[in-house]
Amino acid sequence: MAPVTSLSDAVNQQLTSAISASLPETSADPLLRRSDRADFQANGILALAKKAKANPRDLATQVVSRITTGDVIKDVEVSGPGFLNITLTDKAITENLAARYEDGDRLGVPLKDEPGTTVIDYAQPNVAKEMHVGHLRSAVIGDALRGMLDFTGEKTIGRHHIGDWGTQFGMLIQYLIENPGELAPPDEVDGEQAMSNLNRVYKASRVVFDSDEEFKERARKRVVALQSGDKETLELWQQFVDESKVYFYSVFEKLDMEIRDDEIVGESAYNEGMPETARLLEEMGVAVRSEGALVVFFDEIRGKDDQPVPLIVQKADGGFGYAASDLTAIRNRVTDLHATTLLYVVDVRQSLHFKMVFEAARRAGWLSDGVTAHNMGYGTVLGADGKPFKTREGETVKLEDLLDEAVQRAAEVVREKAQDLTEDEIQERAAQVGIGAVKYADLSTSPNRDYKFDLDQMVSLNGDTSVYLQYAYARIQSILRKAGEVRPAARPELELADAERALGLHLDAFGSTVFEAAAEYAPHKLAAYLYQLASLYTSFYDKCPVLKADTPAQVENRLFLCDLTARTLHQGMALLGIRTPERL
Ligand SMILES: NC(=[NH2+])NCCC[C@H](N)C(=O)O
Repeated sequence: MAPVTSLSDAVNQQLTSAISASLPETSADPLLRRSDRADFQANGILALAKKAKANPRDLATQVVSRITTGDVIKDVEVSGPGFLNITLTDKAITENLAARYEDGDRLGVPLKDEPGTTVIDYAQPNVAKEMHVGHLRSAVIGDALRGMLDFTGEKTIGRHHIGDWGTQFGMLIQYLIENPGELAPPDEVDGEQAMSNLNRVYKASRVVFDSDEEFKERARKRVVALQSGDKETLELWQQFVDESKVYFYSVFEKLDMEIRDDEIVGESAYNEGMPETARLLEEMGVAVRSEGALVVFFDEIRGKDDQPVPLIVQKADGGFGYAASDLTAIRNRVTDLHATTLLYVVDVRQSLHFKMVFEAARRAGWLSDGVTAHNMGYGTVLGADGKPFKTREGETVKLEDLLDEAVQRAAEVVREKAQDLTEDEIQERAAQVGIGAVKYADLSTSPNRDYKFDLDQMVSLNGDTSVYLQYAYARIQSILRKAGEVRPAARPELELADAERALGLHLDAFGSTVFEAAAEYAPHKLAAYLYQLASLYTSFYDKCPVLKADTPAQVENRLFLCDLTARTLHQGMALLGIRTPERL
């Protein structure tokens, strides 16, 4: 099936050529917007007339005279000081939607002309540590961005830069050597057991480490053994990684998110390349020795208190850290993965780190003009009280507990709505509703803002929630079931009611919305679009009887509008990583 030219693009093209015919040598943006007065309004002529020192109403009249009305544009008129009001033919609207309807999951949306490769760094928890709400945001936002980018035709490669290296492993491994059997083999535990074992080992080893000087010394030596690649040490390190992965996977599964094993490429994966990174930076003079350490200085980048902060590539003791691993990862992602965009979905508190890493990489020539690097720093998750999300005891909230609670709340909503479901069905739907609610609450706020984790609000049926969207979808499915033998079919010969036009024109804007949201890394724009779609559907449904419409043709056409709305909701939600159950 062929991609569909959107109605707004078609109108835009006509206007643009009419404007350049009237005002040669101007490149014109007609500034086309949806409007309540007509289908579209073009506001661009005022500014153009001003530039050309022409009378805006005269110019507008000239432009209008050059527009062919008929198939697509029914009517165009000058209004106010020089605006254009444009009305489309009913036929053009319905035919456009029919073509989308024919195009399956793509809904007529074209692919990018020149797709690039985006390496997206997201969902990066740390080994032997509990995941927290910050990791939730990275996973949810990253997954949604990836869904949207893929849909535009961009090639995406995921990188889960998990924290799997550092001096704390000396302590952990040494403890395990002295207390063998404390960690069960990874293939014998589920996610919950894995994390509780890891927690226990972490706490116990910390206690010994803090109280026993000799153990501390043995742990320090163990770090050296790990760094020099000692076989036994590495095997135990691997056990910590594998045990943690069992836990990560269980959380990602709960989150209804697919994470590929070959895309879990943690900090340690770059160990081998780090000495080379340091050598190159020093050779090029990008990094210099300072008190034994290898550092990059920046005049233009300032930290807190406006003090310049250096980026430490190699510590004085020879050790490499977080920055060296990220710099080496950039080389890998650009050279080996051929990335044209490096996208990092990481807490805004690390934005200074990335600023410095990107600038150092630019100076080294690893980030050339053809490659963009961007940290989509997201804000903090707050509790209902507006303070950073903590338990009443002041501890970080366990991600799993939070997800479980969301699903439990969702079960209450589902149970209340549909009395005829079995307990299994309730649980299945509750998972889709509860997890969807958590994701949607996150995605519907602009990512750089903090947001409140408020379960009551998240699972509410009223307002801008995923449940509201899922409910709209399920209601449409129920109408389609009730229609029985009568199939949805586009009827371009029919006149459209206002609510039908409004819904239709919004459906036409799905593709441009996804492209914009993907290009701006703004999943909330897609969420807002979907919310508006559900609202427009609701007013259509209130005003236009579907199964009881006047004529059989109208019933078919309205069923068709219902079905296209459902498919668009389904696809849009899927891009955000949210399910749309057939019944609620
Ligand atoms: N390439 C990166 N540095 N990615 C972000 C890693 C996030 C880190 N593991 C954390 O939990 O804070």
